[in-house]
Amino acid sequence: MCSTLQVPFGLHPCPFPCASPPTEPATLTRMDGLPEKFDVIVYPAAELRGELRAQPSKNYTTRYLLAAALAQGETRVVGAATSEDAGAMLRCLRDWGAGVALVGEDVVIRGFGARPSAGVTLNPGNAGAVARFLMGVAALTTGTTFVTDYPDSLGKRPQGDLLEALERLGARIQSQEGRLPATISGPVRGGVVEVSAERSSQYASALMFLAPLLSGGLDLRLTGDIKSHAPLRQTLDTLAAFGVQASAAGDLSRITIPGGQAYRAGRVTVPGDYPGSAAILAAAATRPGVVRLTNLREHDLQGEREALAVLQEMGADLTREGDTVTVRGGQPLHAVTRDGDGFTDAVQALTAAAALASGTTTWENVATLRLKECDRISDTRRELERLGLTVEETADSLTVTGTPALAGGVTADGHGDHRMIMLLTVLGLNAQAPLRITGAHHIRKSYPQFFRHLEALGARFEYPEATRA
Ligand SMILES: O=C(O)C1=C[C@@H](OP(=O)(O)O)[C@@H](O)[C@H](O)C1
Ligand SMILES: C=C(OP(=O)(O)O)C(=O)O
Repeated sequence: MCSTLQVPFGLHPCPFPCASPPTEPATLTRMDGLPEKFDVIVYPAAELRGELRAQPSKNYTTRYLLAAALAQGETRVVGAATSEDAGAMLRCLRDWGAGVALVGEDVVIRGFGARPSAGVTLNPGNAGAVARFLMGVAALTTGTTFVTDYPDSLGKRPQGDLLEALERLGARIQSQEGRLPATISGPVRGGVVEVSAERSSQYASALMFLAPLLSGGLDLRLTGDIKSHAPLRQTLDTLAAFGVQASAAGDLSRITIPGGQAYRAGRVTVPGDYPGSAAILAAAATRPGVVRLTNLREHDLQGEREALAVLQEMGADLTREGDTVTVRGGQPLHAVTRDGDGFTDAVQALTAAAALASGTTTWENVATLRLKECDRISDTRRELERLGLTVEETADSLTVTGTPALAGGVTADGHGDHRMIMLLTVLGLNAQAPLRITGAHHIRKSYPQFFRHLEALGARFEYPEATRA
């Protein structure tokens, strides 16, 4: 059985201990057939045409895998993402003692319940949500250390708000001034605790995953100007899918999760991914042709679903029939002004559409974009200016004036950020001369098939050796 299953994450493939497990590859096995590290040269696309199935959701995959590990017994996560972030979660859960088996496109997890192993060092790669969710759960252990092999990206992202909340609950913490590496030791008590939700919703989500396994539960008070409501609702949705009771105020300022509960093992199916699909839809809207994207649930809690409405407001011919979205591209687009916090992971994709629209688009209330894989406000301004666009930024907004003719013919910096790479790729497809993007392999963080999907629609790329790590 071991030899017949695919091992996309370099993990043990067979459902639970084999007599002689195969040697694990140290690195992620790539399924996109592309070099380990590459730049991409994006050629102008005359049109984009065809049908794609939206890839599995990153945010639901990470949540379902974690909840499955926190259950006792076996859970089948149907159609899990194969991105680096999904792989990072699987690796960490396995290192904490979960059984992990890849069966076709599904992952079968044998959970450790409330008892992840103590004294383990976890490396969540560059995955913010994975790191934070696991840091919350680490309070169940007598010591877990978190490191990252992305010191310039995840290593710079702030963890202090979560670490301070855990400390208030009784955890002992060592960190580099609120950044990784960090060691977290429980036990913690339950009860009322404040956590800031101003910089990231992931801190509160982390405590939500921990809460049901504490005898006293948690009464979370979310402080500050709460950002990214949608992922918090996805966490509530996940808890419900695993039989965990929780209640929340309408504005999410208070979330109460009784203690002494158990996650219920079972079977969950990962829906399609809106943030990644937003980039495909932006590409489709800006080029002639007809693109159909299936597997996009109409009633879904991913905030980036709103990207469809934003593209429509910009003038895109975009229609939905059930789970299938059709874009008839090449319509003239015009600028909008929107609060971007509700669709934070689609702002980059929509910025590509804005750069090609008439007028000046502003995304307001997007300060959290500065705290992602790169500074998605200043770094985006720099890259767009390099392409000849007029861009302005404030502490919490990004303003882009569109151009009818993008010259291209330059090398842009992908900043090691998958969403920046998506943005630049959409621009490259629309430029007059090819555009090179450095470090394009970082697309694998959330959307390993991104270039292959666009190729299936008629786009053309070259993948020279990377000039950026
Ligand atoms: O909870 C999650 O899975 C996520 C929450 C969001 O982050 P913030 O809450 O930091 O905005 C989002 O940007 C990230 O990609 C995934
Ligand atoms: C910011 C992102 O992810 P994370 O915070 O999980 O690293 C993202 O997917 O755009």
